[in-house]
Amino acid sequence: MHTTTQQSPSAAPPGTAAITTSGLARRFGEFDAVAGIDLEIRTGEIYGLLGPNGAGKSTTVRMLCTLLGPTGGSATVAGFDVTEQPNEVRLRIGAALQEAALDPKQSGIELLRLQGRLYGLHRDEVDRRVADLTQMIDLGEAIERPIGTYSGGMRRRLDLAAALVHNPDVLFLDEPTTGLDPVSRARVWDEVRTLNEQLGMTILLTTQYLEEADVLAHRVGIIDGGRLVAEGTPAELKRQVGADLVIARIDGAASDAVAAVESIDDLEVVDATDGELVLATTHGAAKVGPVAVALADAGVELRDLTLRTPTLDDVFLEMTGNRMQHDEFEHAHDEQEGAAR
Ligand SMILES: Nc1ncnc2c1ncn2[C@@H]1O[C@H](COP(=O)(O)OP(=O)(O)OP(=O)(O)O)[C@@H](O)[C@H]1O
Repeated sequence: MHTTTQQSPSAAPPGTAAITTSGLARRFGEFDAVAGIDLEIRTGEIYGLLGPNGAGKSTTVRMLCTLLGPTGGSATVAGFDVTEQPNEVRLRIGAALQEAALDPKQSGIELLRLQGRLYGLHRDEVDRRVADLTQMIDLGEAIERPIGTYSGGMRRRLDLAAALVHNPDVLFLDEPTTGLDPVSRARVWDEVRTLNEQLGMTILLTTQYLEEADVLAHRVGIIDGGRLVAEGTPAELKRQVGADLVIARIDGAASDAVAAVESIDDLEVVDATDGELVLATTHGAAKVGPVAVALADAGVELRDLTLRTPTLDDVFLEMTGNRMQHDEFEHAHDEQEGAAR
């Protein structure tokens, strides 16, 4: 995409923290939606806040965007305190949040122009930014049509462009691809990567999709029940779960198979039942061959041999005892909705 010469107001130098939180908390009535979160997100980083429905992701983002006051702890965004200096924060952030209310009668281009004027950009600056952004989101002539005619994916991309009109230092994306088809999702991912790589924009995105956090985020924070339960690069998090798993499906007694693989280094038998042997190792790819040879030498008939690396879902399971996908409907607190705004 094209960039403009517009400078953000006093951008933070690279390497400094773009977002910090210390014990950040939000209580609704008696319910702790966010129960003390510590974050340090570096300038230029894509940080993924991953968690199931109701984990506290949106509440965290709304506090960082100055839309909701914390009930505990503190936070800075682009070097300014969200409670003490909300106007300074707002000038430097862009946000595409879940509840984006787009006027269906307005055209895409009108929305972008209005957004530019709201941020006080000069008319020629607005025109330049809008031209760059419409090229980036590539809606074609639909950009002139009423938003009411847009698909979900088109609205989401327009919303992303609207968040970028004033060239923010820090971009917040709350579940940017929820409900999108795979093609639209991939387009949003490309746009997020481009913004980060070409403009060095810091991006905090929330997601319920393990794959999204895995492919997009430099670092991931796993959030559950309002708490950060794990944090690291996707690779680090997966390593925390431990080993690669080599799974051998066999015909015959497990005891023979266990005896056959016993002498192989760096291999731990996790589970052995008749028919299946589950082996843990730090370097799964290097063990597939030796396992196959050892089983064949011992006369154990091998039906298939698979290698599975841990996923972020395995990390979530290890940290919380639940699989993410199964948590979806367990966090309904609607009765408290609006109780203590
Ligand atoms: N205004 C409110 N009043 C009462 N409870 C609220 C309010 N806003 C959020 N909550 C509750 O706080 C918890 C965290 O909500 P939040 O929206 O931050 O979760 P989330 O991780 O973003 O989930 P989702 O993926 O559904 O957006 C939920 O249990 C939610 O019901």
